[in-house]
Amino acid sequence: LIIAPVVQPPPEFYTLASTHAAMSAGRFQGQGYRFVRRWYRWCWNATSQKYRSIDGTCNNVRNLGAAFTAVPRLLPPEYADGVDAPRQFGKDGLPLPSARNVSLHLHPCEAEYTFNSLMVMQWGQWVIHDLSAIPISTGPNGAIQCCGDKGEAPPFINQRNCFPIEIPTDDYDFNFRCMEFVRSMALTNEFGITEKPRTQINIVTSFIDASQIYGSLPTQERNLRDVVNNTNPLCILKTFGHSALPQSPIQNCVLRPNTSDYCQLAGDIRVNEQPGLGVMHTLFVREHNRIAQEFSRLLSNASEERIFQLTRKVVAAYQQIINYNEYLPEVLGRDAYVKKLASKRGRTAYNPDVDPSILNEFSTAAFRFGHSTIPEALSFFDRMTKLRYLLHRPTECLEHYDQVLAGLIGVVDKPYRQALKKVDRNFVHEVSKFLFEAKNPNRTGLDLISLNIQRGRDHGLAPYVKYRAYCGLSPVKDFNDTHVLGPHVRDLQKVYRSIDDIDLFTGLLYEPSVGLSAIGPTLKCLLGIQFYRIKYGDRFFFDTEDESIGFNDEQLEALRNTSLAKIICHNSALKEVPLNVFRLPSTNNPLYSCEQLRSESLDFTLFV
Ligand code: HEM
Ligand SMILES: [Ca+2]
Repeated sequence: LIIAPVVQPPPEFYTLASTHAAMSAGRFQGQGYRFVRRWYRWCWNATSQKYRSIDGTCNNVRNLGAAFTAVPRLLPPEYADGVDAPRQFGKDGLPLPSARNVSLHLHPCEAEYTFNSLMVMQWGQWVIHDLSAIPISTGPNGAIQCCGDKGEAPPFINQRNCFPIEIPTDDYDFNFRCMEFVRSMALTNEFGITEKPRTQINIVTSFIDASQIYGSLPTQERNLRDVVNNTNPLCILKTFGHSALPQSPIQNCVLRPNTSDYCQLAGDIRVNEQPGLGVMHTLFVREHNRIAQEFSRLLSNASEERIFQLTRKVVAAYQQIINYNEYLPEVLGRDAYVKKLASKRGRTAYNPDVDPSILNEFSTAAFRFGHSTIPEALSFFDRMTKLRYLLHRPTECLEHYDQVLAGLIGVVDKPYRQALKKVDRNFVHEVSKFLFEAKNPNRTGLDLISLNIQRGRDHGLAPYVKYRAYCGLSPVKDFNDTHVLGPHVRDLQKVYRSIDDIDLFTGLLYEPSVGLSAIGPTLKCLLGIQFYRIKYGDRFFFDTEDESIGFNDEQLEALRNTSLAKIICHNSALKEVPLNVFRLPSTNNPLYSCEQLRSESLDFTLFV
């Protein structure tokens, strides 16, 4: 696409100039990179596209939902100065409680469990990495440091890039008073001046299009494909020793220097964060290569490119089918709305007026609900290992692929079989005290809950009560309103001075679950809106009415017959799995032999 001169087009025409810099290291840390708002031309060639573009451009004719675009909002931001400074004052004009205070006093770790498997947690993280990655600011030398060298709060904080978290003096979990927090990168104009109001950027495609497998930039996709003579990309994705993820040229992910650990390469740079996530990446790279080989056999005269795109289309369809038909019903419940949102029959009518972009509220608060389901440990057949020892240690995934996979779906002996934690205000200490502890020189960790709350304030997200109102739900009366905010509502008063100050993330997790769902009503409303938008606003949704870019009826039926259980059987050494891998095995969800499930494989001849 050609970048047109920036004039003053209406905001929905805006899209960003893409860059590679922000992808290069760590948590999207480039070298003083700036995102400048530019205006892409209207997408004239949309109707001639047969396959999705890698960066999501031209899916929507205004390029909404493409990678490197501005993150829109449901409600206007509430920055302290109206345009840029983080939300940091309460209704009474006094400072809000520190994010760490909220975490420490309002998010304990009293776990209750469900009958779901850990796969619900894992799929959540897997799918969000398809949808959203919001980069943080960088300085001329790369990473920015906001706290002093000894973990002390600096005397002056420049809030353009920094918003460190104050650790209260009575907080004995940390022996320092300042938790690192760099603000999310802001869109700037051509002169480097931050746009007002401050706007964040999503560097991956908003669609469920398997961008965490194939990348969100053409250069990324090229690096992930096997090549002949350094030039011709094949239909196969690169692997290490046939079935593991390839090695990344950048080896900065490892927390355990001087070991055999190596950083894995995938379409999303967060792949090395924990072994369960690495296992999902490995699973789908194996599935891609399995399907590509079948297509190559059947279509011996077809080009490598055609086979690659056909395979990518099938793998992306799998992501949508599993997400809408298997995962979402477990989280949202099985009511009429969720049944309609699922795509078990019929076709989806694309609506170009639906904006498929990932919403700020969704990625910065709502979909982080999954952090409450993170377990204390992962199981490896005959042992449990605490999460703090598994973060950023990719070899755990490489060497224990089948074990970790079996643990995620509960196909391990009883003592090691784990149920999913309930979605509620509780979090394990592994993420609220010990997050990435080994990366920190004085071996003290971060607190993911504080980061989530601070991130919401960084982005100027309006407080919880406004979203409750947006969703048309009854208002919260006061700090005794157990009906709206559950049995622990009174605790909120220990930290917040007004119900109008409650941060969105915290409010969503205090609401008791509704009906058959695992979550509260405002959270359900926000997730429902987002998953509606990325279904009806995706021109390439797998069961689109437009057969020229989708599938015919026979192909659709075959695709819908697939399940995550079958994909696991095809690509692992597991012998038995339950049909619904999002629930623990039980008499209602008995084990089936993988041999049998493999025999129900996709009929590839339908696609050629
Ligand atoms: C062991 C598992 C996980 C770890 C260690 C982890 C860690 C993190 C970290 C460190 C961040 C960045 C926080 C910030 O500075 O703002 C983050 C972002 C996020 N996480 Fe997780 N996470 C995990 C699992 C999950 C799960 C299960 C979900 C949802 C079901 C989830 C949803 C999100 C979302 C939506 C974001 C924001 C992404 C963006 O737009 O940039 N995470 N996570
Ligand atoms: Ca995507």
